[in-house]
Amino acid sequence: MIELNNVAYGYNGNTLFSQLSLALDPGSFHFLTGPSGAGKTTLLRLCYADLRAQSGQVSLFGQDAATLNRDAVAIARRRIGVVHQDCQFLDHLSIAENIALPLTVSNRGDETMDNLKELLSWVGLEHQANQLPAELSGGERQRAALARAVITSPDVIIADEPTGNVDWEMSQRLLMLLVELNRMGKAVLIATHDLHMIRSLKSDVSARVLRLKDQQLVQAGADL
Ligand SMILES: Nc1ncnc2c1ncn2[C@@H]1O[C@H](COP(=O)(O)OP(=O)(O)OP(=O)(O)O)[C@@H](O)[C@H]1O
Repeated sequence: MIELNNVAYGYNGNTLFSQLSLALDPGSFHFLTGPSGAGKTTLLRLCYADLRAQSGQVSLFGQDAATLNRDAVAIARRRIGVVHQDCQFLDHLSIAENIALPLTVSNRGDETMDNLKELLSWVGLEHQANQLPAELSGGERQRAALARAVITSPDVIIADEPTGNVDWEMSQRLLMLLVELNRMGKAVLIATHDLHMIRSLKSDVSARVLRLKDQQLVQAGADL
């Protein structure tokens, strides 16, 4: 569904990686690890066409991302649920409205109520639905960001440190939501530093663990 072939990217002349390839196929589950600053967020942004590859090719659902105009990218992005590291909510909308926004903007508002109730309960935010983002804790905002990313039942879910601010029990609960979606055939890509969390999931899902380091993307070893 999303494929990177020999992709290079860097900032201000500093190469972060080159010749990087990755395929997010239906039903695949990938963890992306690596030191801070290695380029994990950058790699995720390339996957959802928030950045354009400086060389190589990114393909979104069979189309070369470099040839897509803004509207076509927006259409492709509707099939991708993204959990940003900094959550990115609209401050003047309630948490429930923020979570439902991807449905509202794709004219699927009629699906909202059922999905919303179920998701709010899954992420434990039933009682915060009408609060503004600024009134929530960091962990609560992160839970809401995950709910917003999956409310449209997207084909691909890309999450940047989705459990960084939540306690262990809640992080397991959020991850099980992603495992369930993966079992339904969704491709999941999670960037995380949390090796403990990766280990905990290994028996529930057949995941590839990739490590980005020294400009290379390699399969993580048994030392994980
Ligand atoms: N817009 C930008 N302009 C210039 N440099 C940038 C920009 N975005 C990221 N960088 C740099 O690129 C490098 C990789 O950043 P990135 O956020 O992709 O790393 P990361 O592996 O996700 O880090 P972390 O684990 O700390 O979140 C960092 O050195 C960062 O400072």
